[in-house]
Amino acid sequence: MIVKSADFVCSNTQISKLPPATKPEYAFIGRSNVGKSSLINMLTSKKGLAKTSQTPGKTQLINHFLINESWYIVDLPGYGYARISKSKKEEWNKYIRNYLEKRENLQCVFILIDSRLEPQKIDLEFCASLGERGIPFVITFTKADKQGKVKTDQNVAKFRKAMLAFFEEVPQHFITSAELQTGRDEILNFIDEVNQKFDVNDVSIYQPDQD
Ligand SMILES: Nc1nc2c(ncn2[C@@H]2O[C@H](COP(=O)(O)OP(=O)(O)OP(=O)(O)O)[C@@H](O)[C@H]2O)c(=O)[nH]1
Ligand SMILES: [Mg+2]
Repeated sequence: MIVKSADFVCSNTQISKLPPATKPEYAFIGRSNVGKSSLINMLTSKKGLAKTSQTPGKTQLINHFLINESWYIVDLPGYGYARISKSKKEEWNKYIRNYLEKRENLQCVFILIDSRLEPQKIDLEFCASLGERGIPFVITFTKADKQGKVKTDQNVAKFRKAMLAFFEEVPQHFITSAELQTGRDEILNFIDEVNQKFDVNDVSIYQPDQD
């Protein structure tokens, strides 16, 4: 797929104010600082589209970007960031959970995992929680340029093995680097394929009951 346009649409904390659920949508989530916003900029070839930072906790809202005027990318705040207050954390968790469970046009969640790390409990639990809710997701390993291929492959294998505790079949994965554009074509092709199957008539437009 060629990305011809990528435009910021809106930032929200309320599901009732999201754009109409009439186009396929893909959400990017993962621990703070894992590289969600950088990956979105890499996929769209638009530096600065999603705001990035060396300091964790940069993205704090549900951010919608419209790609090729036909599908949405959503940049979400990171989970597991220690330096925010408990009440703020609960507030974030609530609306992110609400969004993931109720967004009817959400086709797939990209769960981002830092390829430099051994499997982390918080990531495995997050994958399991989406699995339990029947929310489709794929795994995306980030920052692959930060170490050699052997180390990346080892960590990927370890994560997939750890997932077998929760899943009979481990979901599809991508290995990426925002620096080197690794994984760009694979992810865009995947999205393109899923987009082809999207039928707006299958989406019963979400009627907000509460935020
Ligand atoms: N070397 C390298 N650095 C990366 C890569 N992806 C992200 N980074 C760096 O990691 C830091 C965090 O990136 P962000 O894209 O802001 O991370 P995020 O997951 O959106 O963070 P929050 O919004 O705070 O949750 C930045 O300093 C990026 O430059 C990558 O593929 N390679
Ligand atoms: Mg971010």
